[in-house]
Amino acid sequence: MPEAGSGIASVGVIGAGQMGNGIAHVAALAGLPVVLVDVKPEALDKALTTIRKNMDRQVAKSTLQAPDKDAALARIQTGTEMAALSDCDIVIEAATEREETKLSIFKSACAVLKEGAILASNTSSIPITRLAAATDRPERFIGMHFMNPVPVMKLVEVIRGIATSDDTFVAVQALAERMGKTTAVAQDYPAFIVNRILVPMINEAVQSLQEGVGDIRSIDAAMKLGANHPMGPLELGDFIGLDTCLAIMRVLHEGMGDSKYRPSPLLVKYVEAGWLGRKTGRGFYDYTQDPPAPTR
Ligand SMILES: CC(=O)CC(=O)SCCNC(=O)CCNC(=O)[C@H](O)C(C)(C)COP(=O)(O)OP(=O)(O)OC[C@H]1O[C@@H](n2cnc3c(N)ncnc32)[C@H](O)[C@@H]1OP(=O)(O)O
Ligand SMILES: NC(=O)C1=CN([C@@H]2O[C@H](COP(=O)(O)OP(=O)(O)OC[C@H]3O[C@@H](n4cnc5c(N)ncnc54)[C@H](OP(=O)(O)O)[C@@H]3O)[C@@H](O)[C@H]2O)C=CC1
Repeated sequence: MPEAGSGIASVGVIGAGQMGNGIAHVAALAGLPVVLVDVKPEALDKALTTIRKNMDRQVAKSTLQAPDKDAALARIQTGTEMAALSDCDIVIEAATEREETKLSIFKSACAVLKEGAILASNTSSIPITRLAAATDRPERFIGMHFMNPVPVMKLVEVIRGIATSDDTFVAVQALAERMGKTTAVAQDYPAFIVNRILVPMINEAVQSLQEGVGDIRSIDAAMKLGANHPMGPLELGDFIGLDTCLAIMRVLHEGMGDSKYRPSPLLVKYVEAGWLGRKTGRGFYDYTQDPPAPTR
């Protein structure tokens, strides 16, 4: 079992999507061996291509030296079987924001993890205590919530479940710092801090679009130029993934029992259409065009 604050020497990541590849990227750059696992080999290939591209970008900007990039890439192994995670001191789950998916992953991961290994979830919204209770290690289970894009964003939210031990909490905070991040501690309420505040804003932007308060360009321009946000809320929803935004709104709606968190019907419609944002090439913008064009 890792000693408090010091002992994490290897990292596993489950889910090779946009968050999983970013977490593997920053862990490898922090000098840690990384095992990245996904059910689909093609997701792993895509993740490695993305990591290489993002590290090349850092080399081009002289924030990373080419030999350090090569060494970091060499520290990343991939696999499609959970057994590949059996030596990791911590495993960070970053699979799709669906509770059943995560619970089934934890079941198969716990069967192969070392007894003392920490299990962390990068969930955007699902209560950590509930996820932890479905594992064999609630005291070594924790929320470790990175922000997108992981190599750029400085924050990691750390969320303790009711049973999370002090050793686990200290070890995970130290790991986040080793990865170059600043932590904010959030209590275990639906969607924690960042998404409790951010995602209802995105939902409200979609509702404003549905009601015709503004069109896509106006809504995004208004918030970029009028509130100094780096991306407009619809552009940001596309960037996060509209499926993830909807999943977070549903957790908030159910968990808080308050109609103010009702997902916008237009958001539901986009997700039902499979228009999930950048990752599917179409959301509120069409990314097959350069520059991306509004879809309404
Ligand atoms: C949903 C959740 O659970 C929680 C969340 O993550 S919520 C989402 C949180 N994230 C945000 O709110 C992001 C808001 N957007 C931004 O901050 C910016 O638009 C952005 C950083 C993504 C891009 O910034 P930009 O100025 O438009 O682009 P650009 O100048 O090309 O890039 C800025 C830097 O980010 C890097 N970068 C941009 N996109 C990147 C990516 N996908 N991966 C890695 N690095 C990236 C660039 O290399 C550049 O690095 P330097 O500062 O070292 O030069
Ligand atoms: N997007 C964001 O801005 C942020 C997201 N998060 C959270 O991070 C997590 C991942 O999100 P994100 O990276 O955006 O999602 P993506 O959809 O980009 O990636 C999810 C990945 O998990 C894979 N996956 C699904 N089921 C399994 C499984 N059983 N075993 C292994 N891999 C599996 C998916 O494969 P397939 O494609 O085959 O389904 C996909 O490759 C979610 O919990 C999300 O809420 C946290 C912070 C920010």
